[in-house]
This record gives sequence, structure tokens and C-alpha cells, in this order.
Amino acid sequence: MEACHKLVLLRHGESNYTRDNLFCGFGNDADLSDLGEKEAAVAGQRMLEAGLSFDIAFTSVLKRAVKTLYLVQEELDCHWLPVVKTWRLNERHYGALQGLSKTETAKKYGEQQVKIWRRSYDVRPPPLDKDDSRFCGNIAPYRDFDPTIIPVCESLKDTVERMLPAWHDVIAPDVKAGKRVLIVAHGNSLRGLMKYLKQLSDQEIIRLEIPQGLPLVIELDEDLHPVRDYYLASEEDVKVAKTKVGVKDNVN
Ligand SMILES: O=C(O)[C@@H](CO)OP(=O)(O)O
Repeated sequence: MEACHKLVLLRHGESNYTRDNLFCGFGNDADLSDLGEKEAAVAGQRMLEAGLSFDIAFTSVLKRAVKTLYLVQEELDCHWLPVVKTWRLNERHYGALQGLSKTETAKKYGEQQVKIWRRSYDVRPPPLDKDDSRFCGNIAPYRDFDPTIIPVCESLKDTVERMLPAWHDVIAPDVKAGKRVLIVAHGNSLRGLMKYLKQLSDQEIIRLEIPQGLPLVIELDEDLHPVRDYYLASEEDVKVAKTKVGVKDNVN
């Protein structure tokens, strides 16, 4: 298989929620922390050093991803870049876990249950009630959506199902047309995309961690099958970054 397309994925820099070890997800429009802003700028510098440039970028409608992309654009000096924002690239919806402490939740339900909620493919976290103040169906940008498509919790499988139309309908056609595409999104929406592209099994995806702020280059053949993928970072940097955000026994 010969690589003829290059796609770059980037998970946003650290958010205030990640800094404080809280479940964040689809429904929290958390900002970048100071460290997250630095991570985003460094990601842009890594792309610049690697000689990367882009024709279009896709991101979610969440501030932490949108701001990360902007900080990358600052480094690449490409403010003109067309940017498509879609809710389909949002983080997975963590249901009633949103806003809770990951440490406290593990104390209450056990590490194993929290690992299942965080990394299993098809187990949903407990749902939010639609009258819970954390339900996001009544706020922009979701207020005019068909209420039945606004999630109240998602397994990774659900996230993949709502994310894939964005891939098939708008992103993949641009990659196939030869555009150099950057996607700035979230830990789990990107894990879902990697599962789809690399045809990872439901077991293999449990162990896949995507670190914050490290550009992941995927070289694809003409049918968009990955030929190779690598981070623009040393192995040590990748390991440290995965340890920071990963589930404990996933990083070794
Ligand atoms: O809380 C979240 O939204 C995600 C990403 O930060 O965390 P996790 O690693 O548990 O999927």
C-alpha cells in the first residue's frame, strides 16, 4: 500500500476540567488551562518544524478545541485557513458523570467500573435527565436541533456513530480530493476515528490513549486506509503525555 494522503489529528490542550481531574465531555464547554494554551502553541510549533501546512481544518463546537486550533493557526501563521466546526466532532457525552471528580467516582464505584465507563467501547455511563441543568439541549449551539439527537450519555460506540457522518460526508471527500486536512478534536472523538480508520477491535480500542497537544500524522492510501501513523514527538514525550491523561493501567 502506498501512502498518498496525509491527515493530521490533534487532541486539544489541557482544559480546566482535565487539570482538575473532572469528567468533562460533550456538555461542558470548558476552557483551556494556562498549560493547555501552551500545549496548543507547542503543537503548532511541532507542525511548523515538520514542514506541515494545511488547506482546511475541522474542529468541534467546543471552546477547548476551537481555541487550540486558533493557537495552532497563530504558530503556522495561517489565519486564513478555512475552518469547519461541527458538533459531530465534540467530545463523548459523559452523562451524569459530567462535572464529577474522576478520583471521587473511582472511590465510590471502584477503579474497574470507572475504567469501563471511560474506556470500554459499548458501555454507556449513567444518563442525564433532560431536566438536569447539565443537559445542553436548551443552549446554543444545540437549541434548534431535533431534541432526539442531543445525547444524554454516550458509549464510545455512540460517539463513533454520531461522528462518522462528519467523516464520510465532509472530511473524507476533502482528503480524497488531495486537500491537506487538520482535525482538532477530543480524546474520545479522535479515539473513535482511529478505531474506524485502523479497524481496531472493541478490545484494542480500550488501550488506545490519545495524548493532549501532540500532533498525530496519519498517512493514508488512495482508499483512505492508514499506511502508517506517528506522533510529531519523541517516544518519551508521547509516554509522558499519555500517562498524564490515560487510564492508569493503559500506559506502560
Ligand atoms: O472527561 C472527559 O471528557 C475526557 C477527556 O478529557 O476524559 P476521559 O479521559 O475520561 O475520557
